[in-house]
Parts: sequence; C-alpha cells; structure tokens
Amino acid sequence: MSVVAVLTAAGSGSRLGHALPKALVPLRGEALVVHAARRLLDASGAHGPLLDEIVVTAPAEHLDAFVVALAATPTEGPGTPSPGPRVRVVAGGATRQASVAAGLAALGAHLDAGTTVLVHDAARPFAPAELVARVVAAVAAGHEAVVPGLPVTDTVKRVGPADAGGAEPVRATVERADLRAVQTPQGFTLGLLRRAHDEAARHAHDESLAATDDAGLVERLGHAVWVVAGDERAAKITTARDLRVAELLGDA
Ligand SMILES: Nc1ccn([C@@H]2O[C@H](COP(=O)(O)OP(=O)(O)OP(=O)(O)O)[C@@H](O)[C@H]2O)c(=O)n1
Ligand SMILES: C[C@](O)(CO)[C@H](O)COP(=O)(O)O
Repeated sequence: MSVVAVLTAAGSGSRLGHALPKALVPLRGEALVVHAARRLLDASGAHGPLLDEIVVTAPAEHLDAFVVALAATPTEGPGTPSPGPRVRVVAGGATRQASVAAGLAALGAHLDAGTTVLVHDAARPFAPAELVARVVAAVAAGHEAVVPGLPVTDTVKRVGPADAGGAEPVRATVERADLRAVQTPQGFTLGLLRRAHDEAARHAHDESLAATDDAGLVERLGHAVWVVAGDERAAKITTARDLRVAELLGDA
C-alpha cells in the first residue's frame, strides 16, 4: 500500500507574530516543519515505515530555507531510510486550501487513485507517529476519508451579533456530546481528495464555500467522512502562548 503526504507549511503565522514564517520557527531546537515531517516519517505499520513521499508546501519566497531545514532532518527508528530523497518542497498558495491543491498537483499523475494521501499541518509539530498510523489504518480499512478528532470539553454557545459594547447575545447552548474538535493528519484516498479539490476550485470565487479543512471539501461532495480518536499532542500552534506551552511540554 502506497502512502504519501502533503505537509502544509506555507502560512505566514500572522497570529504567532514571529519574524520567521511559522513553520520555520524553532521549537525545542528544531523548526516546526522538521518536527512534523519527522513524525510522519517515523510512522510505521506491520511492514515498516508507512510514508513513501512527503510534499511540503512552503512560502514561495522561502523555498531554499525550507530545503535546508528539511535536508538536516535526522530520522529516528531502526530501518528508517534517510528522508532526503523522499521530502520535496514546493511553493504553496495564498490559502491553506490552495497550498493543499499545489501539493496534490506536485504529487504527480502517476499515482493510483487508491493511494492513501495524508494532509498534515506543520503547525501541529508534535502529532505523534501513532496518530499517523491510526489514520492510515482507517483508510486502509476502507474509510476513504478519515479525520482525527477529540471530544469538546468546553460548553459551547451559539451567539448573535455583538452589541455596541462588544457583548454577544447567546442564541443557544450546543449539545456537545456529538461534537469533535478535528485535527490533522487527515487521510483520504487520492482519487477522492483530488475530486474534492477539483470541485472546490470550480467554486473558488465563492468565499462562503471555502473550507477550513480538507474533510470539509469531501463532505461537500456528499461523501462519508469518518472520525478516529485524535491525540492531545497534535495540538495546533496558533499563538505565541501555544508555542510557549509546546516548548514547556514537548511531545509528552
Ligand atoms: N497559505 C497557506 C496558509 C496556511 N498554510 C498552512 O496551513 C496550516 C494551518 O494554518 P494556520 O495554523 O492557520 O497557519 P497560518 O496561516 O500560518 O497562521 P495565521 O492564520 O496566524 O497567519 C499551517 O501549517 C500553515 O503553514 C499553508 O500551507 N498555506
Ligand atoms: C486543518 C485544521 O488544522 C483542522 O483543525 C484547521 O482547520 C486549520 O485551520 P486554520 O484556521 O487554517 O488554522
């Protein structure tokens, strides 16, 4: 079974507010993108390492810095080959969705529609190899679109427009038992994900149809999407506080 990945790393990290593009920001001595790539490469199944190839989408003006950062990526685990030839850096797009589309285009037409493709955020540097393997296994078991998700622990309110002082009226308390906060890596068969992105590209002019994750595009096709258990270690680094917390906790 062939498994490839698109690792999205082309964001600027405006909410993080660092001088470097977010994926190059160091965490415990290594760039976020290096952590994320290494954990993808460390994922293994019954027959050894799972990943054949990773396409990293980087900001167009920083391609060289990403190549350098990833070339130095050490791999761990017995039998894991050097990541060098298996990690390619391409220019991403203006949005995450456009970056994933660029990554899919770079994967090449030779791959079979049944190939498993993971889409993962460099902004989730500590997503563990076990989580990667769990998503791949669910796709291999026949679920063509799989996302990791965690139960929501806060009480969630739906609100209306804010008043002049910024206070928002509560419209409803949302039942949380069947809510999941969704993470990456998300796994798909390549044919299905390409179809979802092709359809999204046809409606690119309509911002109301933009999706914040790839599974959302698959849902729009009317296709089933399945949730498997997520992992707290796969938390997303969005703000400077998230980075400080990750620095303190590491991948424990
Ligand atoms: N044009 C973009 C925007 C985002 N991403 C990637 O998508 C993931 C999730 O995005 P997010 O955490 O929102 O990152 P940024 O867009 O960089 O953050 P911000 O919105 O704060 O600028 C990140 O790994 C980011 O690099 C991408 O590849 N291309
Ligand atoms: C894809 C994602 O990480 C799943 O939780 C998330 O939707 C990305 O959102 P962002 O607004 O681009 O950070």
